[in-house]
Amino acid sequence: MAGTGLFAEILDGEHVYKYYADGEWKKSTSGKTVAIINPTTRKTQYKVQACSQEEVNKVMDLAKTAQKSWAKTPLWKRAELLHKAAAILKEHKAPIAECLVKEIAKPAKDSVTEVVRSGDLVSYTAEEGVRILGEGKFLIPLGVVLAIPPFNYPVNLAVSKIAPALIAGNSIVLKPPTQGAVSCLHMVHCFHLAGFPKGLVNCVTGKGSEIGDFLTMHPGVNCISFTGGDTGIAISKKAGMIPLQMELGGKDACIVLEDADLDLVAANIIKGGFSYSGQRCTAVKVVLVMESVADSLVEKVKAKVAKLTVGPPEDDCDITPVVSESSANYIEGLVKDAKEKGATFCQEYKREGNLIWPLLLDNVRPDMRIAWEEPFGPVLPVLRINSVEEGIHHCNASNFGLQGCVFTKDINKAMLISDAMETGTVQINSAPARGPDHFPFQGIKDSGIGSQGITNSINMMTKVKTTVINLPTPSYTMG
Ligand SMILES: NC(=O)c1ccc[n+]([C@@H]2O[C@H](COP(=O)([O-])OP(=O)(O)OC[C@H]3O[C@@H](n4cnc5c(N)ncnc54)[C@H](O)[C@@H]3O)[C@@H](O)[C@H]2O)c1
Repeated sequence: MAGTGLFAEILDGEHVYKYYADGEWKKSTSGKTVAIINPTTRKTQYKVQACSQEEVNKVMDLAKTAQKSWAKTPLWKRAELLHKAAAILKEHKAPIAECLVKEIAKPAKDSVTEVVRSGDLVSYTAEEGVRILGEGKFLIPLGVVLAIPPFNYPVNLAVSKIAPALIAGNSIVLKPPTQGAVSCLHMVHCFHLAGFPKGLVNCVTGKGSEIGDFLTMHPGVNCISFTGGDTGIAISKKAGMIPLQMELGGKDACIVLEDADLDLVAANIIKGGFSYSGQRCTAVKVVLVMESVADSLVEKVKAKVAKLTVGPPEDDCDITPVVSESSANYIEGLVKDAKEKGATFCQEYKREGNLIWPLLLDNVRPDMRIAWEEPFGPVLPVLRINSVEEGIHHCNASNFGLQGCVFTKDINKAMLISDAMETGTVQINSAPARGPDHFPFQGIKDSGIGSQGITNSINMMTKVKTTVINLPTPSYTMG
């Protein structure tokens, strides 16, 4: 169970969790806590420390000192500790998954998968790091990496920043999302148990809106790796002269041509649009289908939507409550706007608390907000198009450019459409997806800066350093 056994040390009283700095679990001197609301019960499930700015300053100093000696730690030793952390993480998947269920209402099975996949990612990063950093290039670490993951994959998107930073010789200050903070604290404890040096891995908690700017503008930070929504755009404008890795929102389009295998498309729309209730950056967020096959596709998707189970994450339902009341209200606003402007509702709109029943909206037009905005919920708009160009135009008119997908049996057409789509990745005949973890993953426009993926993150968190010995007499010259 969360906060018990090996994890008892991270608790401060019932359901109140400590923060982690200098290799120790601590209570904030602010005396304040931040409540974490269970999206299903809408009651306070846990509390975390509201760290003060002085505490953040201290953490930055400690992280800087610890990083200096970590950079001199042999690569094999860094990898060994990461493998150890990965094993502990996987061994203790159950209590961490339990936190994911309670904090972000992720279905129970998917929660376990997130933790296991995270352990695998840490090991993979250790392996890849030994290869990349062992090539003999003059690569040095950046220093202190500030890692800020979003609520929807708090553990996975934290380790996808922590592991590359550590293998490359950096230290870490993690600022977890509020919903997902306790899952992250349990994950950090696995790194603690693995025996990383004091001050190397730190986790400060508090409201993003309160300590966020202080952290991202802190002079002690040498790199920011952020995943989330528009907050990332604001951060990139405020941050100083440091490398930024920004993985932000998306409005992934699914373009369906006349010759597509409609059963395959329908299955991918369901998986891509509705898994984790649509709360995935790479969820299918708009379907652009050729008018001649639209009726048939909508019928097939409708039939599959009817089979989705709706309920609590503990029961492993397909559709679970969205993360917060404000998120549910936002989704409802998009639905109402579409209703007023004449979209066809394939199901009746239904909501109880944060739980929203899956909804397919047909005949959506470009004047509706849902055609452009990211609902981050189980509501999917269908726009009927009369030409491929119209589909590409809609995709490219978006301010987002994360991923997209195209369904057709004509590979030549698919490649041309992929080339024309202004997105970081295009999937042909499959829904968008971040994984596998070694794949490069990037968004353009408002969807991001830089590229993630194990290799890309390691490279991004290092820098080339050149030292030139100038001899009194030239030995040889290259240019
Ligand atoms: N491209 C990707 O890889 C990817 C992956 C997952 C989610 N996302 C996106 O994330 C969004 C959903 O996640 P979210 O609601 O957690 O996003 P969010 O932007 O609201 O929050 C992300 C993180 O930023 C923190 N934060 C808030 N204010 C801050 C500030 N002023 N300074 C520093 N940090 C601050 C939050 O506490 C959280 O940890 C969606 O838009 C989704 O598309 C993108």
